[in-house]
Amino acid sequence: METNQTALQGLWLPLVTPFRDGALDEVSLRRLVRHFACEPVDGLILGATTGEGLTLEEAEAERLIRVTADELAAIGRRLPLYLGLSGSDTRKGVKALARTATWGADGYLIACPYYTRPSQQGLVAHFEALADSTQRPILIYNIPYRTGVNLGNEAMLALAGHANIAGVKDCCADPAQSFDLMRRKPAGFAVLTGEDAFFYGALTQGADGGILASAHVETRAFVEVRDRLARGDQAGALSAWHRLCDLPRLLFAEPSPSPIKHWLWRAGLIDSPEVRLPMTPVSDTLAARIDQAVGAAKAGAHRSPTT
Ligand SMILES: O=C(O)C1=N[C@H](C(=O)O)C[C@H](O)C1
Repeated sequence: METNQTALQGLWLPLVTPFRDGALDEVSLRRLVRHFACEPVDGLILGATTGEGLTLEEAEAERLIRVTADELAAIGRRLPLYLGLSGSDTRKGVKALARTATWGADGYLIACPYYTRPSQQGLVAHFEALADSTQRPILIYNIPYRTGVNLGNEAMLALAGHANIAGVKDCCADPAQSFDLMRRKPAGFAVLTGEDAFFYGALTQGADGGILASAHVETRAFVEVRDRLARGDQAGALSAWHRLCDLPRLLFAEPSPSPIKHWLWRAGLIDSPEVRLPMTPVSDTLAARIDQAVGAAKAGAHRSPTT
């Protein structure tokens, strides 16, 4: 087995899954993919939290990957595509990896098993079994406030030694744990933050990038923060971040991805803001705030640089 793949880095987008009248909306999906293929993103994650992966039928998830890959190929853009796969049964996870192997995903984003709260030893054995069963890289998704279990740094660093474990999407919600991991992570093991509001702070502490739902909006501004920091322009990065940091608050004011879908709908990128239950549409109050922000963004885009 080869050792760790090329390290993941940069800005990854956990793409929303457009729905219309209860079904996967392939027209909107193709439009979204064409739009983001022209943006400086480093990879796409399909069927993750933002992509409402837990509500997708297997045939829909396959279609999601295939249509996205097809659209990217049609416009000649090569972008890594990861598929969100989660569950709490190791054996079922191994079978899901086998069933999805030919779909065209370049790797997987896999959350810690939720609800059952296994030990650290159990978590390590779970991810080792998954990683042993696939040729593709796995990005661990550590998000204790959703799964009910925290993969600690000792267990994480043990898993980092596995050739197929490429990194972590870090949402551990404990800055001390995140910073300690960023300090100790081995070469080739990526730490990508999944906390939109923490993007600037994570990069300054050594994160390799972020997987940020908010980057559906103002994609280039998120990239600017990272590029400025990479060039050593800390003051410029901080002022770019200060212009941006209210956006995640707006887009996470109600359960995600409803606010993001509402924004993308109003911006004309998807044909419906539909989400699947148990997610519900945004409230009228938040819809009005988003509509106003979309209007302001459009007005800003149309203004000439001198006005
Ligand atoms: O889609 C994801 O994966 C993301 N998950 C985070 C979450 O679970 O809250 C947020 C992040 O912006 C994207």
